[in-house]
Amino acid sequence: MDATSQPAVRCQAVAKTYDTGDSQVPALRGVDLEVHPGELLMLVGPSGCGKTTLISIIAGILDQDTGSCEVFGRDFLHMKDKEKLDYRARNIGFVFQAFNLLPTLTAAENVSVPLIINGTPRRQALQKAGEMLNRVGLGERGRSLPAQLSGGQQQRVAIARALVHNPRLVVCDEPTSALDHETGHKVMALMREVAMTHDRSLVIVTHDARIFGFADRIARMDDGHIESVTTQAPNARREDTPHVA
Ligand SMILES: Nc1ncnc2c1ncn2[C@@H]1O[C@H](COP(=O)(O)OP(=O)(O)OP(=O)(O)O)[C@@H](O)[C@H]1O
Repeated sequence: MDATSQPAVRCQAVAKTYDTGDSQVPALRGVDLEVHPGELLMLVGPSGCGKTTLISIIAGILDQDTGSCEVFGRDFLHMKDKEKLDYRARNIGFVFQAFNLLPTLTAAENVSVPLIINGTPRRQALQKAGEMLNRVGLGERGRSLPAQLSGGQQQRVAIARALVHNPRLVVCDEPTSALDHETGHKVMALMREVAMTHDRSLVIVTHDARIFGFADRIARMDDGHIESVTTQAPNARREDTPHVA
């Protein structure tokens, strides 16, 4: 298989059980899923069905117990810590459900972190961070600390941070949960535009039916499995996507 036909993500029989000490909580019971280059896949399903666990494994934040999960042909399970950090920093942008902004850094400094990890000089990183904040409508708030921003603004900072280093794969946990309808649509349009050029891919966990129209495919999960994957017809897709300059 050549690089262009290789899936961005390929999960095969991925299983994960949490050990809480008193009990074993099965979260994933054998997940098979592929994400193609250039597609936006949404992952939906009831609370507790395993969505966050699955995307954490895809993003290399959590190890699966069994099965394989390859991102651009590589499984994090077989990498040493340093290699894993480098691979993740170069290839993946992640938006956490709880945003996970560093509280003592300004918005611009938070957004610059992936660039600095990848070796971009600080000044240049801050300039790019400022440009990305502009694109999510927060150009004026670069010097604010997270605590000085609303929940929706913090979420947009987290999205800017996930996109700033132009990763090949962007993985997002509920990226529009704190945003109003219009801002949510603008942010989704930006994510499509930024993350999907040159065969980039997005995986988005969401309960937000208002953004389903942005998906190429929707994978429905239940009880640790993928129940179904549906492809959205192009004419049903993004019909309410606002124009983004
Ligand atoms: N750190 C953990 N320790 C123990 N159990 C956990 C842990 N994280 C998740 N679980 C359990 O694993 C299962 C899957 O959780 P997960 O967070 O992946 O689901 P989810 O579909 O993302 O839920 P939600 O939509 O509510 O965010 C649930 O039963 C959850 O209680």
